[in-house]
Amino acid sequence: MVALLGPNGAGKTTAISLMLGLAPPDTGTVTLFGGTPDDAVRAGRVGAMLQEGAFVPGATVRDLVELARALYPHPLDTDRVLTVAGLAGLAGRRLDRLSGGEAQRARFAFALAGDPDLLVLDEPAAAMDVAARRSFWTAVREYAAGGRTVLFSTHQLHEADEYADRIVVLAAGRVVADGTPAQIRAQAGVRDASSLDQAFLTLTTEKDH
Ligand SMILES: Nc1ncnc2c1ncn2[C@@H]1O[C@H](COP(=O)(O)OP(=O)(O)OP(=O)(O)O)[C@@H](O)[C@H]1O
Repeated sequence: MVALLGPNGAGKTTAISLMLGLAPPDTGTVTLFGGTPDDAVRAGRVGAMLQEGAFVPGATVRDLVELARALYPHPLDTDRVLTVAGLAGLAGRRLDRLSGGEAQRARFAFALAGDPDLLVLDEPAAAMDVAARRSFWTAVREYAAGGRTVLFSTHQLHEADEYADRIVVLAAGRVVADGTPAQIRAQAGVRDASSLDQAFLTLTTEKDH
C-alpha cells in the first residue's frame, strides 16, 4: 500500500492522471507493468476511484457493479464486491439518491469489481464517517494482502501512517520524500505519529522546490 501525500496543488491528482493514461506527459514516460498505462488499463489490470465522475442517472448500485464487472476479464462476484464495499444493504438504491459517503463507497465498488492488480484511489475516504472509514480501510488492506498494489492519495496523515507500507511525499510537482512511515518521520526529524503534521510541513516547505 502506497500513500501519495502533498499539500494542495502538489500534483497528486496530476500524477494519478498520468499513471492512468488520462493525461499525456509533456516530458518523460509512464510505465505500468512494463507497458503504457493504456495497455495496463485495457488488460484489466487497473481499477481507479477518482474524486469526480457522474453516475448514470436512474441506475442502481448493483447496475454500477455489473457495468464495471462487464469491463474486466476476471471480475469478482457481484455480491462479494457489494459486501467488501459495505453496500450489501444498498444494492437496489439509485446512485443519484446516495449520500456523499455512500457514493464514495459506490466508486470504490466500481474500482474493485474487476479484481485489478493495481487499485488507484484518489482521496478515497474524504466524505466517509468514522465507521465507514474504518471498514473501508480494513477492506482495502485485505485487498492489498491478496497480493495487489493499492496507491492512494490522502490529506489525512494518520491514514498514510497507519495504512501505507510506503509514503511518497510530493511538493510543487516533485518527490521530496519516499520511504516507510518510520523513514519519513525520521527524515523530517520527528519521533512519533503525533508529530506527523510537523513532519509533513517540514518536508514540504523547508526546501526550495
Ligand atoms: N490541466 C492542467 N493544466 C495546467 N495546470 C494544471 C492542470 N491541472 C492541474 N493543474 C495545476 O497543477 C497543480 C497540481 O494540481 P493537482 O490537482 O495535481 O494537485 P493535488 O496535489 O491533487 O492538489 P489537491 O490536494 O488540492 O487535490 C495545481 O497548481 C493545478 O492548478
